[in-house]
Amino acid sequence: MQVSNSERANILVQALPYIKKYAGATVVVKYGGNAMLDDELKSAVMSDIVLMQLVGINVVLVHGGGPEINAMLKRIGKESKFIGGMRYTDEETIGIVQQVLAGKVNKDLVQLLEDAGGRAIGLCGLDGSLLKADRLEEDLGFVGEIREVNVDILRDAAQNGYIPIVSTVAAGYHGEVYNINADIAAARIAAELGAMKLILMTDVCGLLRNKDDENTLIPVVNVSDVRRLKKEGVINGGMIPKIDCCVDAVRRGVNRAHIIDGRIAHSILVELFTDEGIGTMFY
Ligand SMILES: Nc1ncnc2c1ncn2[C@@H]1O[C@H](COP(=O)(O)OP(=O)(O)O)[C@@H](O)[C@H]1O
Ligand SMILES: CC(=O)N[C@@H](CCC(=O)OP(=O)(O)O)C(=O)O
Repeated sequence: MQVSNSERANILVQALPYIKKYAGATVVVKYGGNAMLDDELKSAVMSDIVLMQLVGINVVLVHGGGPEINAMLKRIGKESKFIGGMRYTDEETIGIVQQVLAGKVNKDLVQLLEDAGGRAIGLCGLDGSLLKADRLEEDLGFVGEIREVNVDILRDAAQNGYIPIVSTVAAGYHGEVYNINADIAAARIAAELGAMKLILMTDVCGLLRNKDDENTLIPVVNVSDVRRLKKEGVINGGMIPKIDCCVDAVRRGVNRAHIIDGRIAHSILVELFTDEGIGTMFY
């Protein structure tokens, strides 16, 4: 596709009011799913994050890694079990989750962001007690419910020019470690930081009325309509925690929450800096 000079200029001009609007604001990006398995897409996401920082946005990157955990469990001959989009996490599994998320995935992303010209610091919920959790009421083994978020660490990092990259294992109150769904953790962190936006990147184009038909994208959702959508059976699997936490974030004061397609290169930039946006927006 050929783009003329005036079209190019238009795109930049269109971005200007957004650049002004977001300067100094906090945006929490959750990165996960298949978009994190493709190297080219990974680099595109990293350069978007660097660009966000350069225009004065305080970015916090929260990452998932479900597919990587599944792969490691498979390697040791253990099957992954999900209930309502959450991993049943026994004692052996929480060890693997910590290794994979806080070890491999987190540090790989730190290195990638550094290589893209950003300054990154990798943290998990145990570092500086960033995330404190209790066992979730519904018994899913070592799956936790966040009780406290120590946002000072994130603010200090941002103030010193670092982009925090957060993996979502949390500290219990009695020495135990909990597995937290990364969407849920991102939403809580966004709320506690008073973020302007929460962006969840995933492997579909957004919330679909029919999950097998990408032509049925629901572009805008009022959070008070979610209960009805759930009743209609529109939302299932990994979409359940995603939607719940968009609602939760908005109810806790985050202006907008978005589910966007991580399979499209630079979808974050399209969401942030164009009038049309992309994916599903919750308000
Ligand atoms: N109504 C829906 N619209 C979009 N996706 C849906 C819907 N219902 C279920 N899903 C499923 O949810 C998945 C996204 O959740 P998940 O796999 O947990 O993503 P991630 O790994 O990015 O957190 C989609 O790939 C899709 O299969
Ligand atoms: C409790 C729970 O389900 N935790 C998730 C944490 C990682 C995650 O959320 O990764 P994605 O965003 O890539 O799915 C898990 O164990 O898979």
